[in-house]
Amino acid sequence: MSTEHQTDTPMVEIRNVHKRFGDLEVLKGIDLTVNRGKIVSIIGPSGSGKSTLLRSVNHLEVIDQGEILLDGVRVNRPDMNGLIFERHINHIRQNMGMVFQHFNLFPHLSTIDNVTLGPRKLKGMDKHIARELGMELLDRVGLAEKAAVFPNHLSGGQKQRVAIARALAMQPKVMLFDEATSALDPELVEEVNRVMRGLAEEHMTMLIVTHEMTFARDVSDWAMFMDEGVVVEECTPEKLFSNPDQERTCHFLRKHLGDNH
Ligand SMILES: Nc1ncnc2c1ncn2[C@@H]1O[C@H](COP(=O)(O)OP(=O)(O)OP(=O)(O)O)[C@@H](O)[C@H]1O
Repeated sequence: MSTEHQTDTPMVEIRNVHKRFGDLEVLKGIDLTVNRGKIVSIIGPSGSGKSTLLRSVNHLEVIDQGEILLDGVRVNRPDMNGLIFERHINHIRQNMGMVFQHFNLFPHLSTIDNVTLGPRKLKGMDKHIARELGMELLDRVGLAEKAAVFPNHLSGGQKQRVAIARALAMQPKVMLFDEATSALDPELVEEVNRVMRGLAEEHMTMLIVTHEMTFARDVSDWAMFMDEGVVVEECTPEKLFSNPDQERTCHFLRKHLGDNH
């Protein structure tokens, strides 16, 4: 790892993480550290375990072995159960904003209500303060004028920007993006990437799973290439994209660089 990467404080630490689905071992001992304010991209072929890893970070997948820490606090706690664990994981999740490929907005709620629901229900934020915060965030993603609109009247790119605003409304310590632009028409990708770039400029800590190689190269401080559940290579994106050490990485990048751009 680069010196700069190491000297920062870890925000997300993934240590020797294993995960299997039945006979299929999807994660075979993954280690990764995302330092505060850094952007790390996870790239790799389909089925290599990228989404499973990201989902494990906020315990949407339960890992079999290893540990994951958020800002020094252990996420997986096999020693806890029932209500105690539920409270623990809810607290952890409040500090992680997750953006999925398929938006997952509540169709029966307006844009502003989608954004303010979390702070109101989970953090007990006053309705007016939540609305103020929600409007500020909608403005930040360029959608203030859509506050009263329902999700089915928004384009895919707009829905994804609302999803980002909704995640930010919890004022998370880290944002997790799982192929946030994969479901979008090509002409809508840039508006979402622009919002993500804005977050990067504000030093939001981000862990990004993406198939967009150019975006990963441009926005990340660190890039990790995964294949078949193992980390093949991790380094600065400049190094990974210009001079990958591994044949598997080379082959993948040759195939994908230049795609969809
Ligand atoms: N809930 C599940 N049950 C069983 N198998 C699963 C489950 N989730 C994922 N898998 C399998 O685990 C492997 C890794 O899946 P994962 O979605 O993590 O890969 P990925 O690298 O994100 O792929 P893609 O780029 O296509 O999204 C795949 O073989 C997938 O079929």
